[in-house]
Amino acid sequence: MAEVLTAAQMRRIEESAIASGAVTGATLMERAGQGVVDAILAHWPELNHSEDAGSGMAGEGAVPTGLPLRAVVLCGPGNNGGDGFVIARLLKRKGWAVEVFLFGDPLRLTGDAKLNYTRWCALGSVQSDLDLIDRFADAGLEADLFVDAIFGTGLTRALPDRLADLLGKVAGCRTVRTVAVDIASGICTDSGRMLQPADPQPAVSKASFDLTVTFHRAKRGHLSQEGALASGHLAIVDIGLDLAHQTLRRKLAVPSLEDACLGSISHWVGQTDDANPAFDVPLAGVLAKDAFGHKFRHGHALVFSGETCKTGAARLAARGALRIGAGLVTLAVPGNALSEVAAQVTAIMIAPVSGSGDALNLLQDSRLNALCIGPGLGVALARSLVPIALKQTRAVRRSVVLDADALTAFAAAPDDLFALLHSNCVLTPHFGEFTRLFPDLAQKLVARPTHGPAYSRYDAVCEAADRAGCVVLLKGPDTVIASPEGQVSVNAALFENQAPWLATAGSGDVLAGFITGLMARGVPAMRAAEMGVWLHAQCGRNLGPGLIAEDLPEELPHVFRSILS
Ligand SMILES: NC(=O)C1=CN([C@@H]2O[C@H](COP(=O)(O)OP(=O)(O)OC[C@H]3O[C@@H](n4cnc5c(N)ncnc54)[C@H](O)[C@@H]3O)[C@@H](O)[C@H]2O)[C@@H](O)CC1
Ligand SMILES: [K+]
Repeated sequence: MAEVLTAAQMRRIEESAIASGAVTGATLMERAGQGVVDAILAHWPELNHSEDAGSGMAGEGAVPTGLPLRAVVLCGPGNNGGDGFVIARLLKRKGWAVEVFLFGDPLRLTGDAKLNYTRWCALGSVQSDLDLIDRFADAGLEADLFVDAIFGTGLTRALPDRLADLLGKVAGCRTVRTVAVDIASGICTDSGRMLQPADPQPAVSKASFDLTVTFHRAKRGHLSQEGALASGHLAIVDIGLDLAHQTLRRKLAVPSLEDACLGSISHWVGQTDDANPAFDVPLAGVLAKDAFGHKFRHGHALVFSGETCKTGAARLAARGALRIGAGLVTLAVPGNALSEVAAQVTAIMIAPVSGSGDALNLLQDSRLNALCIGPGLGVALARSLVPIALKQTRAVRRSVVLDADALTAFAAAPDDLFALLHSNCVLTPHFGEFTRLFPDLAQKLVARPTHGPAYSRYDAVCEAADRAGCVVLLKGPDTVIASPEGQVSVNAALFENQAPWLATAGSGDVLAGFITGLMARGVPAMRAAEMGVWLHAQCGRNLGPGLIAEDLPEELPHVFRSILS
């Protein structure tokens, strides 16, 4: 899985590369600017022919009018602005007409940003912020390209109102191609939250860029919250920091007091980078079944069903567990729901369970190696079953997925649940369920983010996993998964990976079943959660509009075939 960094981790990598003497800050800035220009031309090939292509509308391609292409670059006061001056120079060298604006005082520029400001000034003018707003609103909307180089990883507080308004206006305008350098200005790199002023009238920018070009690795904020919406297509360019990165990785593996504040490196589920495959437990290996294996070698999942008329969720989960490869799946069904369930399932087996005694007896069977408790179970049934199942399985650390009612059942006493959990358990809350179990963490997540780094979904899920002592998966378009050991991953079902059709009744039940099935196959809890959520999103993407939850397990064979081929 590709690594995802925080601003502090990125800064540390950059500093150690510079300190080692391998590279200067100016060279890194030049590579960053060049990388952005290359990414722009790769994303919009019609902009490659500046000599014979003129101003045209985004989406329609360039119109060959003989006029030079026109860019507006809005620079900020720090190194993000410095990248902007490099980009302006490189575009100008390609024959573009480039207008540069500076939000800030040129006399206060320092270091590499000042160097590149000076180099740009030899080629063209810089509009100062006094006349920026009105001039730019007109200029930007007519340009072929708008470059946001105002703030990057150094953003610590909200954008001034007028700047936020301006960015919202430009990025919302479909007639100009918009690119954000490193990250959309206003977005906190670590949380993806749009930083807001402390006063009650927030300057919320609706800026959503066509393209964001970041350096070396994706940052947490590109894949979560408003940052995921603002980023558009994310391009990651290499600026030669791999050696310094390896040093950081080694340091974090044996953290000293000095490095502890950098935290662990998080991962982007299903993405590869230079150093990492899509999954460190190879998915193809999990999906392929041993030619001489029999069903009992592929695990036996047990899913607890609710009472009559409430059995659909458990049946969806069971179907998901079976399709994902569990050798056998049994539904534990209350007496009043037996005929209802029996009429609906075929390959899935049924075990009548009409009270705690039956449940305890069933759970004696050690071949049942993964349990799914919660979908459609009903809060009362869940409150009695969860302690039975967890106490009975605690000694052997049997894999358990707790979802829906199994989480809600402990809203009044979350600590009672946490006392029962162990490292082979996975909790799969949506935000409402998360709020019931971790109200203080949810409160921090919804509080107005006025300063960076703002409290993030990564922070919240890590704290939750630590408190619960098991894997926690917080569902959403940006699903975050964390283990009690501090590993954290994100599955961003956004932009080219978006699967909004998953927001449908029963979809979460199928996800719980997928994770249970993978754990029945012997996949460790954290990996099962990562793989399950990624496969779920792949099924959603394949199916597209019209998707209903029943379709999701049935789509798995197609997804598997494309992975295995
Ligand atoms: N870290 C790296 O490895 C590299 C960084 N580069 C660029 O450098 C950027 C980081 O540069 P900086 O650390 O200078 O930070 P920024 O350029 O993001 O911000 C500049 C400064 O603006 C001030 N500021 C923050 N929020 C503000 C607000 N709301 N209103 C007014 N002022 C505010 C802060 O003092 C901050 O240090 C990256 O995003 C990237 O674009 C690249 O040049 C190359 C490599
Ligand atoms: K930016």
